[in-house]
Amino acid sequence: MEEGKKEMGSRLVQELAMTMSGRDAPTSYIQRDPDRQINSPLHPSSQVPVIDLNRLSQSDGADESVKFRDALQSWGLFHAVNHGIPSSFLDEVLNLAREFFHLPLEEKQKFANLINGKEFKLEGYGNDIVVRDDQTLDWNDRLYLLVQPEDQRNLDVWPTIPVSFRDVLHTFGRKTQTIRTQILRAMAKVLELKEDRFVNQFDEKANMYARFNYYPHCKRPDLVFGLKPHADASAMTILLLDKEVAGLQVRNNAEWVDVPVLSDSLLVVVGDGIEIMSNGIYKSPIHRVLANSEKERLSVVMFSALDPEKNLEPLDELIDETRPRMYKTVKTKDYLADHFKYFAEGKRTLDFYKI
Ligand SMILES: O=C(O)CCC(=O)C(=O)O
Ligand SMILES: [Fe+2]
Repeated sequence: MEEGKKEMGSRLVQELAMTMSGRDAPTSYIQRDPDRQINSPLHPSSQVPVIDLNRLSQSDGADESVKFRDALQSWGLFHAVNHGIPSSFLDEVLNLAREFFHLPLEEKQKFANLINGKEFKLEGYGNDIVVRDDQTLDWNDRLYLLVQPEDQRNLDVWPTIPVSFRDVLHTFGRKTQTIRTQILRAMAKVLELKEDRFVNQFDEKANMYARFNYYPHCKRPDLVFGLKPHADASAMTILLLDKEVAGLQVRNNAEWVDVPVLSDSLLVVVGDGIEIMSNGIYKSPIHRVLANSEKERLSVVMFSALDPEKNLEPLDELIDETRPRMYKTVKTKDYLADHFKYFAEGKRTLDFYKI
């Protein structure tokens, strides 16, 4: 099996799922973590917080601000409700993503993340970028696209079928940007910073990537991960999750807690960038996705990062004697490049930047 690894990396999980015999998963996908435990506690000590964004922005929304701050500090993620995006639009985004992944392979491969069928590039359709021979792969295929800055889009890898895909992704990018701004303002406010202190870090060159994840069913969910444990290297991530199939789990107080399906909500996740800028006050959580033995699952993930040339570092106002600086300064693009390497090795990028 060993010699087949590189090749496996360029095979699509969707195909593997159809041909898998039922007894075993391909070796490159088998997770070797000896402490691997895939069940979450039946009665977790606490549950994923839900924040009403409309209440948060109101002048009498003090209770919501307390919940919001606690969610960011002790969980690093929350379900956002009353975010202003109509549910019919969110359904359209998920439906288009599903339609894309259900297209025949030859159609999808027109947008492949491979050059000449071999060399990996960042954007496009495919599965894990293979950087090491002994890398453990994730049970998912994805389409990864730069959405902002709009003038830097690589339209050659933006699907043309379904026909409304590009327009809808464009609109979804703008709408998630609005929500991002609202959340960044609230993040600054609860830390008593100038309201635009975080927002201003995201200039017109800030990057937003969309990652459409498709997790085919897997007959041996006990052997693989849909997505192995990781934290996001973005500054902030906004996710639209499958409406029916759960699978995402977050590490909280040494427990793996299920992130339940919650209709019409968006999941907001603190990325390493915000953890660094907030000097560790807001937490970038470790999370993972379990495979499902019967059902496919989808998610549409919008990663926001700073301008690749901009430095990522703790804000001066959040450093003092009681809270010394916790992270080194790093250029955003260097952090992201490191993340691709460390993710493949199952390591946490942020650990390399702690002081
Ligand atoms: O599919 C999900 O629920 C989570 C996806 C995720 O964590 C990621 O793409 O970074
Ligand atoms: Fe993630």
